[in-house]
Amino acid sequence: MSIMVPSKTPALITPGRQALDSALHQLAGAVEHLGLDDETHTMLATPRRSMAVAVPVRREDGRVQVVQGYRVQHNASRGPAKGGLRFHPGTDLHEVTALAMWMTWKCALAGIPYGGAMGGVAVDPAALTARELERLTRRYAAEILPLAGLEKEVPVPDAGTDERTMAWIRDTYRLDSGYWAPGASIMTLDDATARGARIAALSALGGSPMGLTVAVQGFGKVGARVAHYLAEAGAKVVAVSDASGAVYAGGGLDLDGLRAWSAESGGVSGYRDADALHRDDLLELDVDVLVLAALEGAVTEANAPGVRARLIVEAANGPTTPEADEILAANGATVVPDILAGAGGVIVSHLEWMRNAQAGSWSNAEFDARLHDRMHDAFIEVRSLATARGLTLREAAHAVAVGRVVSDH
Ligand SMILES: NC(=O)c1ccc[n+]([C@@H]2O[C@H](COP(=O)([O-])OP(=O)(O)OC[C@H]3O[C@@H](n4cnc5c(N)ncnc54)[C@H](O)[C@@H]3O)[C@@H](O)[C@H]2O)c1
Repeated sequence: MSIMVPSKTPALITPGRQALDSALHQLAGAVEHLGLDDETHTMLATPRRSMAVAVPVRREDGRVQVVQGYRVQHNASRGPAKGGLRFHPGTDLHEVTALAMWMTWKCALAGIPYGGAMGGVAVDPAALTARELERLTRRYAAEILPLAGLEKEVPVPDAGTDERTMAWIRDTYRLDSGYWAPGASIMTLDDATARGARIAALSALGGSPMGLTVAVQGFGKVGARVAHYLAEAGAKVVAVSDASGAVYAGGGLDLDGLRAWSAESGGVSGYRDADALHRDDLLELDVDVLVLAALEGAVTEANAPGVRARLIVEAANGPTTPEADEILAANGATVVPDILAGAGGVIVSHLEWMRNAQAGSWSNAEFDARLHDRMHDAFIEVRSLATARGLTLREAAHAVAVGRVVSDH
């Protein structure tokens, strides 16, 4: 019996597939630059381990809903695989693989002895009660235990998850192993990521952002803090957006008021002391600096020609597609890429590991100084290579990171 296959099946390109295509495109550029062979290219393009799990969650009304969960370890040649956990309805295995790959490069670029991993659950956390979310998180943690566990890897927060999610995960691992590990951090990793993004922005500007105008896409855990730190350094944050909409105030936004409004109402939309803006129009505002702190695929070939900021700082992972990259470079804009600008979280988590291993006690100021040195050194290394070889900062960052992973393999 023959099976009929429709001759023209429309290809389904999910945002996750687009993210993975971007990650593979960037890898291919680095492979070419470094002159690596096909076997090495295949090894770097293929995650070491991938896991897809079905996660049943009992809803408050007694129904059982099954959602998909994933955990991917992309590479562990430089050390234990490290990575975040995302709860988002659009998450799929492609997206999680791309994020795990970017994490490998991020750790290598920052000179940290970790590999890259990532987890995801295809769910909208805002649509679940706290008890449903806890049941879901614990069940996901139990399902991925063969790849995870306290002594192997504990995920860190990403979009849609927070410290509470991580506490449920640690507790589930602890129940499994009978082993207790401290979870408390000197600063939250999203705060560390935001501090790192500020250092990257200031390094790219060559000094203070005093008086420069800034727009921030994604007023979430990372974006709200980047906005705060850039304002603290003297910049004027004139616009921010989230999934609900965008707001603009030419004289600078009252970020404390906006955070309070957003916490109360669930988004920035409707904030009274600013003008409303369409969410996507924020990307094309006439500002000096554009911070991308939402999700992948924000700047594409469709909107890149309209981006007017001269400096784009990627606190998010994969927010710019390769086609958009080319347009931005041709227009003379500088992009500080995700694997550099978003490395603050993994750097601080490594610093904490060092501090704990030495049983030492470092002050917040010491953490900040070390974070600054590592971010700034990575920036200088990337910019020197970019200048010497005529590369964009992203191409140079990938060349440094991929070269490091290959030499440690
Ligand atoms: N949390 C961390 O420690 C960390 C570390 C490194 C990188 N990142 C990356 O930073 C990004 C944000 O992570 P987060 O932890 O702040 O997530 P989050 O869920 O706290 O915030 C994401 C924000 O983006 C907004 N958003 C979604 N779609 C949007 C759109 N189309 N336009 C405008 N805003 C939109 C959401 O409403 C939300 O405010 C992600 O790419 C993540 O991978 C996070």
